[in-house]
Amino acid sequence: MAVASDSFIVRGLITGKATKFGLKNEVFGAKVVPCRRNSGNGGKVVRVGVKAAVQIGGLEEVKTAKQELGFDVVSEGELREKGFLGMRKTKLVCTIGPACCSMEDLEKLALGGMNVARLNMCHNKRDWHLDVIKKIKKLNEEKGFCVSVMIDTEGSQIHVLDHGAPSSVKAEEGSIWLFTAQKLEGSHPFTVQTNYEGFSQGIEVGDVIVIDGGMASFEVIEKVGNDLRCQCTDSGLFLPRAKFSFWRDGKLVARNSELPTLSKKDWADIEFGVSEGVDFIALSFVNDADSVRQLKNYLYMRSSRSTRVLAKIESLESLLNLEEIVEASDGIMVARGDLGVEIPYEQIPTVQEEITRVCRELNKPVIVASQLLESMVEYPTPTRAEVADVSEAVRQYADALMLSGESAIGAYGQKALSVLQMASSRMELWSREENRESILHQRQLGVSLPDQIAEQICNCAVEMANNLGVDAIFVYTKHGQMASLLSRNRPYPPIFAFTSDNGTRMALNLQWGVIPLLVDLSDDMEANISRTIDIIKTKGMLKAGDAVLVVSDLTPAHLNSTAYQSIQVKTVV
Ligand SMILES: Nc1ncnc2c1ncn2[C@@H]1O[C@H](COP(=O)(O)OP(=O)(O)OP(=O)(O)O)[C@@H](O)[C@H]1O
Ligand SMILES: CC(=O)C(=O)O
Ligand SMILES: [K+]
Ligand SMILES: [Mg+2]
Repeated sequence: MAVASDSFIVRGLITGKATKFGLKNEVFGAKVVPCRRNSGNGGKVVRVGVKAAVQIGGLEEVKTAKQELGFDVVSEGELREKGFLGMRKTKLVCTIGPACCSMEDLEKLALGGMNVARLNMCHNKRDWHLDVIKKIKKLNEEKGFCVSVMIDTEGSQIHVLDHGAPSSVKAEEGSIWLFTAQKLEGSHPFTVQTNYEGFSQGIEVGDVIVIDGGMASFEVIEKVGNDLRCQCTDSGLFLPRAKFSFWRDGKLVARNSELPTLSKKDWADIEFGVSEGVDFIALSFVNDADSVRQLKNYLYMRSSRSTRVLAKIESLESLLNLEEIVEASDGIMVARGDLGVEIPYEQIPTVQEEITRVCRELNKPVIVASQLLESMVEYPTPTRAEVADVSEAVRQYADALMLSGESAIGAYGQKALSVLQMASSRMELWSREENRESILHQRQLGVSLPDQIAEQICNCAVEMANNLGVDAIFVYTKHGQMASLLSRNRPYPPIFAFTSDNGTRMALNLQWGVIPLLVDLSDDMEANISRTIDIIKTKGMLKAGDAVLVVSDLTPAHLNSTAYQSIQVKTVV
């Protein structure tokens, strides 16, 4: 069915405060109009309303004004301390491990700005993970935090099971080692047992085995049945679970497609995660979009649609299928650790930039992960190079940054988190100033998504918000789509996303610049808007003179399943 109306409702007065902001007709006149017919809204009738600068004097006393918003303590504190513009936009993910799994440590990380806690299912037993999940839920419920939980599957990858020593072991140049898939009893020096039966298939004499992306290298000098006899050509360390990659004539011999992305253990871990209500499942070693779709279908059948699926880009295959994987997923992790095993590490910076660009274009949140502050596993200060790397990811507008060993096993996890927090706030401020003239301007994003009306509304809303210098953007959303489209434009003011769906709230936690708030929403959008503004005002966080740009995207029952999307600018008096 065609879109019923291209008309726009432009209501209200452009007066007072609005003119001060330079609100002129062309701000929305020229930019909002190009709304197309047949624009892929699934045949629904869509009404688009653009309302301008309605002054709201003496907000109606609403009975529910005292009702608490689902405002988390950290965002609330940050807003009070730093004001709207000072709120951090880049989200922070911390890997939980033995160094930070006590209630006290988790609380300190939550206070330090952890938005998402990651549990790597490669380690520990399920009981341990369950204990951490329960602690986080308890902190959220009892202390008012809003920390989402992510499980990260083990996935399949060729790695060391045993290298003949209890911990790490040094391989000296010229030494001869046997690589085998046999499970040997007892201690066998110079023998590396691997996890994958077929690890040597297709490998030839003269091929090179690289350990952990360059920790050590070996040349295959003989094939003995399924085993490989190798000589160390570049001395280095074997860590427990060290990973292999195979190279021939300077090119990777791709092996990942032979291994299943989702093993039996991964399915069992996923089942565990779903029954414990985790918010994200990060899928390791995704090679193509099929495994992502398979998991999403499973979650759908399991009525667990609020669990979001993140695909980890950490293999050559995943880079070759990047766009379809991004499209199929709810978000992406640039898993630079394993990616650096699979591709030459000098390619990591450009690949990271490309992945973040594709994610932004296709409107999926992206996490930059691994070795951001690696030296802080041992030392209390980061290297300057690490700070530069973190800042570059922020400058690329990644949605989130992730700590791995720094928080999981490091001696200075909280400090590492505060380094991320400070470095990202600093770089956000700097890029905001620099980008006022706009290099990464939203207009370059163009029209690329199926729901073009929503996309255009959000592009225009952000342009208006930036031009007008409003203090905050409020968005009312059920599934988070509008909030996400606003975030995609990386606006200067923070985006307060009001939703009545807790799954949406926890998922939005990963999105750049979005502060998700849980609140009961009624069919009456005007009432929702005045009520939420009023509550925030009552809490003393909005004051007279503040301006809010309001975007709504809900389907009120009286419109009979037609979407109603609108932009309004409200000035608090
Ligand atoms: N739950 C845990 N228990 C023990 N050690 C952990 C745990 N989680 C992480 N670690 C340690 O912290 C280090 C970094 O953690 P992380 O989980 O990010 O590893 P990774 O190898 O980068 O991830 P992946 O296995 O997904 O590629 C690991 O090498 C591991 O030693
Ligand atoms: C995070 C992760 O899996 C990696 O960097 O390999
Ligand atoms: K993992
Ligand atoms: Mg990995």
